[in-house]
Amino acid sequence: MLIIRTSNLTKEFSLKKKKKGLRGSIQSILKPSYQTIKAVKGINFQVKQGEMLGFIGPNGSGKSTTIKMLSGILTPSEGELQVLGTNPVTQRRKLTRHIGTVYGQKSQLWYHIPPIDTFYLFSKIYEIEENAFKKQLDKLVELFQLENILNVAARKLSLGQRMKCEIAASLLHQPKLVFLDEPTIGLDIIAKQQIREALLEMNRSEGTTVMLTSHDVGDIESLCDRVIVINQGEMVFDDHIDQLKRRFIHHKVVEIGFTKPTVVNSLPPDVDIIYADQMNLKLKVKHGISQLMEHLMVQYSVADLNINEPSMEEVIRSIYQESSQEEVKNA
Ligand SMILES: Nc1ncnc2c1ncn2[C@@H]1O[C@H](COP(=O)(O)OP(=O)(O)OP(=O)(O)O)[C@@H](O)[C@H]1O
Repeated sequence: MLIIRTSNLTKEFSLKKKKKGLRGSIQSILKPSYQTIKAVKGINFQVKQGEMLGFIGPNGSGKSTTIKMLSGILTPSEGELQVLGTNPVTQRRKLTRHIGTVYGQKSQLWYHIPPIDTFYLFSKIYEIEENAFKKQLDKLVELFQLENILNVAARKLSLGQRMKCEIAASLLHQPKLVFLDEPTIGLDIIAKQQIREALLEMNRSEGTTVMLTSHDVGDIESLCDRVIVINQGEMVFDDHIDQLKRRFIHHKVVEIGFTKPTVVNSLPPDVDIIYADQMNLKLKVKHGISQLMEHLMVQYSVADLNINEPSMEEVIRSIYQESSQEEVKNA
């Protein structure tokens, strides 16, 4: 079953050009001129029920704008979209009952009251039947380990505690689809891990579909099978996470340990040194791994040799670097 379907989804923003100085400011008021920003440029994708989709890209690439269109907050400039069988623009109220949204930078908890009170308020807003609410609340309290913080005013919670409550709040009405925009930003590794495990469990037990944007590679690797990469408003990748490495990375990482202090002074072409000390060498190798191994074995006294795929972090860094170089070229 398809949960999200977009066709040529486009969003343009019109921004008032601001001229410099006092005269410029007055001119901008009297005779404003505008520039158009194409934040999302005709993207097409579909999401099936139960998928956990990573939606990634550099800053300003159009992730939040896309999510805001999918959740009915922004109206597309062009194109079509359907979320849970509804049109988010014209049927926003209906859609809201079945989606959850979390924006890492924006809180939906009432600042001065404890999360439990916010949860009860949400149960009224979403008109959740009392027994169903209590059952779901118990489940979420256990999953996100909220027992000790339910009655503490939101303003007194740590960032990690608050974020766990934010996500729990978004799941109270058992939404079929959850949009998570940077849910682990600024959290320590323990809080991140708890959130990831709880989300996986919600996906397993309730089939909740998740669309996640995150700059944290660990989130993407541990939660998502499929990844969409968006760059300057365009989709540049949509496939299984393993394919991401194949498509964007064209090298291997070779780590060598020596039996005695060694200075390496000659290496084949297409080999770059990532790290070197007297006992260890780490290399980035584009081609000719077997020639390199032969060269090292003959020339040096090698104790240990490992050939690794680059980390997902490196993959994403290389995609983002590529995009910022293009930006400079296009400027
Ligand atoms: N309300 C708005 N008015 C004008 N321009 C906007 C508006 N919202 C977003 N933009 C522009 O649209 C582009 C895409 O922004 P968006 O917030 O979707 O990016 P993002 O991928 O979510 O970035 P980040 O990772 O930094 O959150 C940017 O150039 C941004 O400046």
